[in-house]
Amino acid sequence: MEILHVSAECYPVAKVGGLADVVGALPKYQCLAGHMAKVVMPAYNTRFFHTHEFELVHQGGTWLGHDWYHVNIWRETTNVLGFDLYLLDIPGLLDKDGVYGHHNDMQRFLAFQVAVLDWLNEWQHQPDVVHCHDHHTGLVPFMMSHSYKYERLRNIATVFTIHNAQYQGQFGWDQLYLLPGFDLWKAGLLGWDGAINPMAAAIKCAWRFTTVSPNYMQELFTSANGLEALMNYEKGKAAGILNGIDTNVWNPATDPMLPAAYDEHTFVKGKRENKEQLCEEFDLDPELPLISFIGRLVADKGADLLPEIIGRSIYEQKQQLNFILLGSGDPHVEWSLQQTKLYTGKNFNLQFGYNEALSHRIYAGSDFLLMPSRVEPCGLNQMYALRYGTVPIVRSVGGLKDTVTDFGDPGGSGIRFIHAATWDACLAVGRAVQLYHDTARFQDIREHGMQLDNSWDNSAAAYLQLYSSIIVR
Ligand SMILES: Nc1ncnc2c1ncn2[C@@H]1O[C@H](COP(=O)(O)OP(=O)(O)O[C@H]2O[C@H](CO)[C@@H](O)[C@H](O)[C@H]2O)[C@@H](O)[C@H]1O
Repeated sequence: MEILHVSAECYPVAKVGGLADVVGALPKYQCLAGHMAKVVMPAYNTRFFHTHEFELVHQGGTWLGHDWYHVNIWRETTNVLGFDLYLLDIPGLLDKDGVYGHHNDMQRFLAFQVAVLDWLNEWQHQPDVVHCHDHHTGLVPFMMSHSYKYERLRNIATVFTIHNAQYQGQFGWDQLYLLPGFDLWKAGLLGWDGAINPMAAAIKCAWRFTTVSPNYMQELFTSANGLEALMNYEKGKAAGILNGIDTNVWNPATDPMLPAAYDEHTFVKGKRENKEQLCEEFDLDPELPLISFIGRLVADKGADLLPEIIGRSIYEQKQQLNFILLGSGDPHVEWSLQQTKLYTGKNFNLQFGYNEALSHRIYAGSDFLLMPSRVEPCGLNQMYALRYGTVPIVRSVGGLKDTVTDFGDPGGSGIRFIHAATWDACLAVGRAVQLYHDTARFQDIREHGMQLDNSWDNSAAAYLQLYSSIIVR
């Protein structure tokens, strides 16, 4: 089977969050299973683009409304990622620093999608499946089915994966003229709630759509940021497939970013060494239990609760507990965390910003990882934590419910709490501190977590099965 993944992010080329991790790993495992998976993404101005070898495989141009843009497509020549990577360059539009946050993001990602299809339209061999990820690529299934100029692409199966339904990419109907021509009576397929909504359009037009965990799919039928009715209407095309993690990248025994390597036989000593170095770096006492948070500082991740959870837990545990935080996002949350640091001095330290290497050191050096998410479509951090012998403390929501069982239950690997509220998170932190002091049990649970199989093998097979059920032979 030949699969073309279309995405705005892919690790290690450009990463903002978990979308990149998935698109950097799933195609690799599909190739290992004997299929041909490729990724096409925008050529941002990234280090990866400048430090790897590329050949120009396509030159052309694309119309976006009345504007004409040159398009170059570059293929990475060394297969360093384990699959064919294509970077689509639109000078002046896509070749910017940073993935999102530009004033013309809507035009940038629309031009990207149109240019991908113009290119695909010229392939002699067509792929069996075009797999689109999140709203930045959500108009692809509509255009493949209904734009006059992509008539050739009608029989290629389309799959759309919802990584996060909170972000839908809506824009006004006044921008409709930017899309390549189609029968106007079909315009309703693009819309939802008074606007063009790329995520809704993808749910309507893709041959199948998936979420990144089964439990999140169930949640979306009742709570989908306005798309609930549509989700229920299109239920027949839905599948929840749990993400995996790239166990080659995320392996404490071989991770080059760690000061000390370890595996499930040597984790007590190995984690101890990592913790000591991390605590030295963050000026914390390594004898105390260490709880960390890594992620985007936004309400969906429960980041606004963190200042109170951290302050109150340190008080309740009589300062016998440390926290480390790595992340960036909402300036109010950042400000409040800084205020928290002022009065929790020796028990809490933080670093704002994005730092991949530090995130690995934190997964390895922490005892627990806290995720008080309000919404969590899958969550990768808890699976990285488990793999690194760090016990996840998670709110029972979305994919966290599918991947973490409470240690009070048989086969438990973490700590779960129910409410996205400070008091409940603090109770969970209290249980974590107790567990930390029950050394034998703590070790058993960490060892068990490290042995869990969250690799991509099962999930990659589930996607392949889904493709097989729809492709036209
Ligand atoms: N400041 C920082 N420095 C370094 N690394 C950082 C960082 N902030 C975050 N990260 C890293 O970014 C990734 C975040 O993964 P999540 O699963 O939490 O992603 P996110 O919510 O972005 O993605 C969405 O898509 C993914 C993939 O489908 C779903 O798992 C998830 O639930 C959904 O919200 C992890 O690799 C984490 O280590």
